[in-house]
Amino acid sequence: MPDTPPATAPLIAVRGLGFARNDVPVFGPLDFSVEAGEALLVQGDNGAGKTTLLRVLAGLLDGERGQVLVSGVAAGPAARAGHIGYLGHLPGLKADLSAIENLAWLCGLLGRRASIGIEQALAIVGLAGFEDAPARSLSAGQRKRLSLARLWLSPAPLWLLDEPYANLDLPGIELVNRMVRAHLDDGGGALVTTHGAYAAPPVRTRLLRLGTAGAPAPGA
Ligand SMILES: Nc1ncnc2c1ncn2[C@@H]1O[C@H](COP(=O)(O)OP(=O)(O)OP(=O)(O)O)[C@@H](O)[C@H]1O
Repeated sequence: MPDTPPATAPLIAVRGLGFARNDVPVFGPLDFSVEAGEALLVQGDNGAGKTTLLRVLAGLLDGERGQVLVSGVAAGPAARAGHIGYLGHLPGLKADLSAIENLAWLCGLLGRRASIGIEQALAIVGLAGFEDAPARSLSAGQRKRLSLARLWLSPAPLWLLDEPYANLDLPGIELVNRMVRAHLDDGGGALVTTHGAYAAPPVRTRLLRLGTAGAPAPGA
């Protein structure tokens, strides 16, 4: 019988997912899923493994244990790349390229939604007028906004957002919240790391708490 995923399969589900460095566990084993239309808040103290978890899911770190299913189908790191839009600490921009050139380059690499243009995305994140500015000349918050434009252009249904509010002013925080809400309304999902010090996006959320060294926190 063909291995047909159920129509309601979560965007991503992990079973016994773990990661270790030099045999020292960083997190896991973890079991969780993210449905279309919801966000999973990944909380934990400094060093708990939040960034590592997102980087493993994004396929940026080798050596994961356990199973990752994308829309009900087991998917290794390479197979899930096109399904995931990743917003990390490092913006992944080329310093000498302009804002527009960076987005064109990233869209060429990672694909783009047909319904939106690059200049439109720049305007949405508040960077109209900075189209030709080299990334190196942008402030940390403006670079974050440029990365948000890239995310907005991404066709990927699952967003992995590592401390998306960092470096942003209040309008930037509201921009992230609007983007996440629109993405979820459109059938997407998101994992969002936070220390709990920032407001969470005002969307349907579930909580995953990571303890120190990745162990589940007491009472989680
Ligand atoms: N490149 C690396 N090489 C070795 N160890 C690392 C590396 N990156 C992170 N670690 C270690 O892995 C553990 C988890 O780090 P991680 O960055 O995932 O935590 P975090 O929960 O995102 O922390 P923070 O809230 O400070 O951003 C920490 O003990 C950290 O020291």
